Amino acid sequence: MASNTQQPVVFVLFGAAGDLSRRKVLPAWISMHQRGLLPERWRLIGSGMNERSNEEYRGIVEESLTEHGDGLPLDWDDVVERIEFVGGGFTEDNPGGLVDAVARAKEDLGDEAVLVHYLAIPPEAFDNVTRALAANDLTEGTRVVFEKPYGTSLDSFEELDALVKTAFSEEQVFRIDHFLGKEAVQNLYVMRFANELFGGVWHRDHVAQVQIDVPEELDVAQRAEFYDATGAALDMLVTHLFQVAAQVAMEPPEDLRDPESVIAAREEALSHFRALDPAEVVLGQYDGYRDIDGVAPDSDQDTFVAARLWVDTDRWRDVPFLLRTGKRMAASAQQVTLVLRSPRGPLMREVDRPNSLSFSLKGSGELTIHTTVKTPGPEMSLTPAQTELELGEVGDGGWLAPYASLLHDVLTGDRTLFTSAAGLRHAFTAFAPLQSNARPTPQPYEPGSWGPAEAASLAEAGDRGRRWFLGQ
Ligand SMILES: NC(=O)C1=CN([C@@H]2O[C@H](COP(=O)(O)OP(=O)(O)OC[C@H]3O[C@@H](n4cnc5c(N)ncnc54)[C@H](OP(=O)(O)O)[C@@H]3O)[C@@H](O)[C@H]2O)C=CC1
Ligand SMILES: O=C1O[C@H](COP(=O)(O)O)[C@@H](O)[C@H](O)[C@H]1O
Repeated sequence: MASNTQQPVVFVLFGAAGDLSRRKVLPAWISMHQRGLLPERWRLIGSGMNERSNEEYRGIVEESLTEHGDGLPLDWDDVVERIEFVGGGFTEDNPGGLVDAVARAKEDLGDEAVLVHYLAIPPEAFDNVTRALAANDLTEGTRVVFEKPYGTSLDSFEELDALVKTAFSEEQVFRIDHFLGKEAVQNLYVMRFANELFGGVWHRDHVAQVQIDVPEELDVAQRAEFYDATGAALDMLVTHLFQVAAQVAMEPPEDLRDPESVIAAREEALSHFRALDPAEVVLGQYDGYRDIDGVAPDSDQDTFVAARLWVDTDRWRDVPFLLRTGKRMAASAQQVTLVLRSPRGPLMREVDRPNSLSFSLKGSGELTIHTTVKTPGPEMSLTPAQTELELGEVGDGGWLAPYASLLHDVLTGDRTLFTSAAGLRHAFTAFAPLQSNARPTPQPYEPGSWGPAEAASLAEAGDRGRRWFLGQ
C-alpha cells in the first residue's frame, strides 16, 4: 500500500486528549507538517469520550505543542483551522458526530483523500472502536494504527486480531511499537550489519549477556486508571523490551531494504523466545503507588519488572537477555548493552571490566564503547576507558522523533518498523507465564531506587560477577 505523500489526509485521532496524544502524537503530527512531511492538504479530527468544543481542543493542542513539541508553527493561524474535535465517544450504535465530520473533511479535501485512523486509546477499547469503524463504513481504503499493547493477553490478542481481520486487510493495519521507530533502535542493525567491528562479535562466542534497561523516574499520576489496569510488564516488557530484544537477536535479513524480509527476521527471533520462567522474573510496586488517585487501594499491579529472557537460537543459546524497566526509579535511561566475554590471553587476569557496547536509545541515540587501555607512562598498567559516539551528529540528516518517523511510514505505506500478528502471537506466548497463577508477587521498592533488591540478584545468579550495567 505505498502511496504518494501528496495525497491529502484526514487523520482521525481517537483518544485525542489523552496522555499519548498530548505528549507524542500531536507534536509529531505538527512537526511533520513543519518539516514538509505531510501533504499540503490535511485535516485532523480528534475524537474522545468527553465533550469538548473545537476551541477547547485547539487549546489542548496548543498546550501540547508548547509543552511537548517545538512550539507553535509559524503558520499556526492556518494550521489551527484544520483541527476539530468530536466528543461523546464513538460506538457501533452511536457514532456521534464523527461520521459527519469525516464526510465534511473528505468533501473539503476531495475524493482522493486518504483516511487514517489512529487508536491512541486504552487497549480494552480497541475492539469497540474497530466494530464502530466497520459498522459506520469507515474502513474501506483507510489505514488504521493500533497503539500497543495490541491485546492484553494471548487470548485477548487472538480475539482482537480475529475481529480486526474481519474489518481490515493486513496491509491496512499498522500495529505500532514506537521503540522500533527510535533512531538508535534502527541503528542497532545498521551498526551491526555495516560494521564488522560490531557484527563480528554479535554472537554467543563473544557476548556474555545482553541488557535492555529502561528505568524511568516518571510516575503514573496523569494516567493512573490506564496504568493500574495495565502494569509495567504489559505496558513495557511484552511490547517495547521484547521488540528491542528481537531487534538485537535477529539473524541478518535477506534484504535490509525489503520490509517483509526485516519483519520476518525480527519475528523469527521472537519465535525463539523461551517462555518466561516466573522464577526468573522480579515484579515490583513502588511505595506510595496505591495512594494515587485512580489506583485501587489494594492494587497488586506491577510498576517494575526485571526478567531474564533466553533466546533459543544457535547464536544466542545460554546468553541471558536481562530486561528491566519501572516507574519512579533512580534514573531515566533507555539502554541496550552487549557485555562481551572477558578476554583470554596474557592480560586476562588484569582486565577488571570486559568490553561492552552500550546504545542509548534516547533522542537520536548514542553509542558508548567500554575498553581497557594502557595507562600512559612508563609502567605497563591498565586503565578502563570509554569512548562515545553521538549518533545524531553524523552526516547531514535531521533527526525525527519516533512517532513522526512512524507516522511518516504509515503515510508512505512502509511497514518495516511495524509488528505483524504472527510476531505478537510469539511475544504473548513467551509472556503468558506472567499472566498465570505463577505470576510473582510484586515486591515493594522505594521511589527513587533501582527497584526491589531481588532484581539485583537476578542479574548475578548463575553468572557470577555480572551486574546490571546501570545503577551499579
Ligand atoms: N502515554 C504514553 O506514554 C504511551 C501510551 N501508549 C498507548 O496509548 C494508549 C493510550 O494511552 P494514554 O494516552 O496513556 O491513556 P490516557 O488514559 O491518558 O488516554 C486515553 C484516552 O482515550 C479515551 N478513552 C478512554 N476510554 C475510552 C474508550 N473506552 N473508548 C474510546 N476512547 C476512550 C479518553 O478520552 P477522553 O479524554 O475524552 O475521556 C482518553 O483521553 C494506550 O494503548 C497506551 O498503551 C503507547 C506509548 C506511550
Ligand atoms: O509506551 C510507553 O512508553 C513510554 C516510554 O517511551 P518514551 O518514548 O517516552 O521514552 C512509557 O513511559 C509509557 O509508560 C509507555 O506506555
